[in-house]
Amino acid sequence: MYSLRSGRAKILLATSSFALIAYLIRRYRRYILLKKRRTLTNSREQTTTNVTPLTRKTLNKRFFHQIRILIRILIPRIRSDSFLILIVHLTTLISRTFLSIYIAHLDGAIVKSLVQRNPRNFLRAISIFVSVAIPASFINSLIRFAESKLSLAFRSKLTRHAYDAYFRNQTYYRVSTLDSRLLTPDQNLTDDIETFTSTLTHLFSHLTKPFFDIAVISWSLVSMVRQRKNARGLKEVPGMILIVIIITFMALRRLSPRFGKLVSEEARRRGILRFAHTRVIANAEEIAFFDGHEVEKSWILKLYDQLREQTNSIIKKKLWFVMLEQFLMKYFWHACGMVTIAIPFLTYDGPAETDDPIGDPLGISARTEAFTVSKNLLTSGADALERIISSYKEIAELAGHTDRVYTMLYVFDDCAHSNYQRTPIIPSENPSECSSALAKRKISVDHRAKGEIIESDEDIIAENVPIITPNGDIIVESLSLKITPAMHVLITGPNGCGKSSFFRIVRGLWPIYSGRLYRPDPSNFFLIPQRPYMCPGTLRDQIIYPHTVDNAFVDDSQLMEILNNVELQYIVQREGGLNAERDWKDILSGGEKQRLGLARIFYHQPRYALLDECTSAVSIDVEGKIYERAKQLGISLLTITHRPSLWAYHTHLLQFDGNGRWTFEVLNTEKLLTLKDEKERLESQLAGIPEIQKRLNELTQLIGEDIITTTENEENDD
Ligand SMILES: Nc1ncnc2c1ncn2[C@@H]1O[C@H](COP(=O)(O)OP(=O)(O)OP(=O)(O)O)[C@@H](O)[C@H]1O
Repeated sequence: MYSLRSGRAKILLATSSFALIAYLIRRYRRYILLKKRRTLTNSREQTTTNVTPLTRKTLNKRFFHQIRILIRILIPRIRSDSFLILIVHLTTLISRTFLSIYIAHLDGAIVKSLVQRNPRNFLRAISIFVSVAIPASFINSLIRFAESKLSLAFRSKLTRHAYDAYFRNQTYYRVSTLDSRLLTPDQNLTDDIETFTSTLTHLFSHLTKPFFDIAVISWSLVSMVRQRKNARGLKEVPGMILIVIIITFMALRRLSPRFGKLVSEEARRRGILRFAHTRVIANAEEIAFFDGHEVEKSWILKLYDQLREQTNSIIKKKLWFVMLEQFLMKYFWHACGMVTIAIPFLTYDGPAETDDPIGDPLGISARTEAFTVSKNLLTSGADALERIISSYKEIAELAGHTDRVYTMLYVFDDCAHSNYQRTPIIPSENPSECSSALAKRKISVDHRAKGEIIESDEDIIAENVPIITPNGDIIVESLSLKITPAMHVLITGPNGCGKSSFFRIVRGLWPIYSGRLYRPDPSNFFLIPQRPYMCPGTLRDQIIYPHTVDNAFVDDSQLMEILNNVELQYIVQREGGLNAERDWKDILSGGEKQRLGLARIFYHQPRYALLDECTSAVSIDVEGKIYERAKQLGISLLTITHRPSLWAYHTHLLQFDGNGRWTFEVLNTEKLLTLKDEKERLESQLAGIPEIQKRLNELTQLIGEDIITTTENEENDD
């Protein structure tokens, strides 16, 4: 029996050891895998963003600097509404502290009356307790109300400030096109601001009240202790309490995970996931045509997994940290608190307190009352302290949110002042893989653009202006030309040679790195792209964009005439008038959208219309009518097109050759058309040569002659 038992025990031991080893090996492999993945993610992060990550070291200095700047935005003046709400909130928090102390004393009085078996005192204390409960409940509710109001006031202030910065100096364009520090500005502007303000206000009430509580409770406890003149060991109590608090704080601080960095990373991953969803919605039709849902789904799931991994890691880290917090601040403190209360009771060596109406010679009721009051006060004090210490975690989280909001405002400001940071894209070794064969030379885009933009009366004059992409690829080394309002310029060249980039430079969207550009005020330009933007709103809003009904300067009959110019008057009847609101992006065809886009130049009548392949889906007869009408109105046309049908409407030709060279000359349409005809004829003849050669080979074989000999003979004959 014994040997059987020992045999079983051995098997059990071996099995459990084996299971333990297997488990440990699995954990270790998982750890190595996670570590590898994390290193990969970190290196990827370093290449996608230049914003310094939050570290434990930089937390304090950096956090205080950032929060100071943000608070100045939240509370700009003493007389601002947010400051007023803050004062109301503070008042409610202070009132709540005093009420807590009063209730602790009331609790003591109730217990005392019970020990004394005094029904009159008991009833009196209970009725006071119930009547105090009404204002106490109101104040509790008011605290939450004031906190929400404060959070909303802060959010509104910060949102307005951020929108001002975002919509100033085309920052919304620069942030996403010329700079790569903010991956998801939409999330920064919505979620991040909301989370930051709510965390900040929550932390404010979470911290302010405990500080008051501790101050007032300590004062109450000290005055209670002072009454017990005959108790020994009381002098050591404050020191003991302080040591306990310091030990707890140090332990928690040392063992706390980096919550700030963790939540900041979580928010970043959430933003990327949301961005992926937005992309699917925006390109739903193309994805559906390609049946590309599997690729999109796996991409989105991959992003979701990255977010889940981060959230999971935070949850796991919180498990151990909260356990430690609970142990130290619930149980360890409770024990220390009981020791503190016990000291004056156990060391009391004065006469028995006989102030008792029922003649208790030992003063038990008075001692019970004192015990209840001090226990209540100590519990409230411990709660307050627990809240302060545990808010270390929340402060770290707040630091993460603060960093995101601050970085957003910082990057907005930088972009508004033309300071960009962009992760350089390393060109491929294989030239065929290059996005553009023209991008042979690169410049560093981090340095300031030194070119000058000078406002002219009406001409566009470029003097040695290079065309450089936001990645720093030099498309054209130096461009010099003069365009006057009397000219109509046709712009041609192969794909990616810099035609649209020329418009971006002229309109001031891309910086000029050297040279000089004279051009009239930007209001003299109006760009119509290949896919015109359809804004939300009515049909009228589409035509007058970016004006609104309030500053529109034409009446309905003029608007109808504009629609007539682009052959779109039927849309008014079809959709139910100029004030019909539709999702114009979806209900109009490609050609209709282009014509509606072109209607805008007849409304605004700019000096220069920048037309970027904007008639590619418009029929040739309507296109001709639109061009004729625009020229009649004195609008100078700068057209990018591959359509020869448009040549006739232009006077000059700007041609990029795709290798960084360009020519600007008077356009002789007739000569160009003749040359084009000849080119096409030669091309079609050349296209036939392989067929002729093939037939010749067949004939040679049929006749049995040697093709090389024949060719050589032919050459000799010549
Ligand atoms: N936002 C951007 N960031 C970086 N590079 C860009 C950006 N926009 C365009 N480029 C690059 O600049 C080069 C010129 O682009 P551009 O749009 O001017 O070409 P294009 O001549 O108008 O071509 P297409 O006829 O195909 O419209 C291309 O190589 C393109 O990849």
